[in-house]
Amino acid sequence: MIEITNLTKRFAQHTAVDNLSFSVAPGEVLGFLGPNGAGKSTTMKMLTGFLAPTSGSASIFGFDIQTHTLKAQREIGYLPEGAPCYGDMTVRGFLEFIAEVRGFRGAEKKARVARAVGQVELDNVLGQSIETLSKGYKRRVGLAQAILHDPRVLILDEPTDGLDPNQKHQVRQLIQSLAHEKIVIISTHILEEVTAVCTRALVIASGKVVADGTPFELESRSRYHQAVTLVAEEPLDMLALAVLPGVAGIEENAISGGLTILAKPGEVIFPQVNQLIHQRGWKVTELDVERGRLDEVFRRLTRGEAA
Ligand SMILES: Nc1ncnc2c1ncn2[C@@H]1O[C@H](COP(=O)(O)OP(=O)(O)OP(=O)(O)O)[C@@H](O)[C@H]1O
Repeated sequence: MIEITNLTKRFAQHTAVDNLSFSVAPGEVLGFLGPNGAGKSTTMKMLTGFLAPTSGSASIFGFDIQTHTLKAQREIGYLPEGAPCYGDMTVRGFLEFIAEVRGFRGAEKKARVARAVGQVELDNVLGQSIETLSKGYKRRVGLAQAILHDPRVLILDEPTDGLDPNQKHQVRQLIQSLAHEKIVIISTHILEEVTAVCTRALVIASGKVVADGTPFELESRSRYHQAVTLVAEEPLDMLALAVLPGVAGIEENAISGGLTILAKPGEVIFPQVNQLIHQRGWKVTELDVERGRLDEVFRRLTRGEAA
């Protein structure tokens, strides 16, 4: 269990993290979301013992990160933002060095490095110096050092930053495969990542929690939740659609030439819309019900509007 209680960080006059409290249980993959400067990295640095809080506390499986730092850190694998330091080291040299710092020697050290290298697929760059690697491979080296000691907690600051779509997919699959029975906290700007891997999303803005729920719950707060989008071969009777029970409004999409029919909160409008399409004999080429748009909910939450 991770317990964060009233965690606060002030830099001079600026409060980067403002009285944050939440807990995370094993099995949860928590997406930590927020716009630039929201306080995500600062929170992660405090959680991992790299930065002292101004006030408040964080404990990892009962070990307070301030008073039992080493015991708490033993439970954590941390991928900081950016690339690993020690750019002139080879991948193998760096990972063996980290394994030693983690207390592994001899055969155990070799086995740990080999396992992590296999998990993030680094075999073909083992002899290369880190500074000569592509951004994606640097990220993988960072991930390998984070999982080397098979920690119960993984804290990953923008794990797929700079990766191409294939690498993003691979890293997300890796996170999912590692997540079993672990606590994973991922900071990200990429909202599709939240729906792809997270069981819970925590949104912060100006250092404060503004939403905490499953990705589905957040999507349900979107004005597009239960909206019906359709593309038809002919112009449709907008008024007939607009007066259907439960319809909140209609938006036209200039690019696709389609319509989005919005549902009032808590209403399901697909049956009525579908019935009207059949009654009128409209030739509809696309018809979808939306779950909601996380990007729109995120924008409203982090700009201080009610969502
Ligand atoms: N060492 C520092 N000294 C002064 N201010 C800092 C320091 N570190 C962070 N800040 C400020 O604290 C705030 C939060 O920064 P933080 O890096 O935690 O945000 P973030 O949510 O991780 O942003 P991003 O998504 O851009 O990485 C920002 O206003 C930042 O400028």
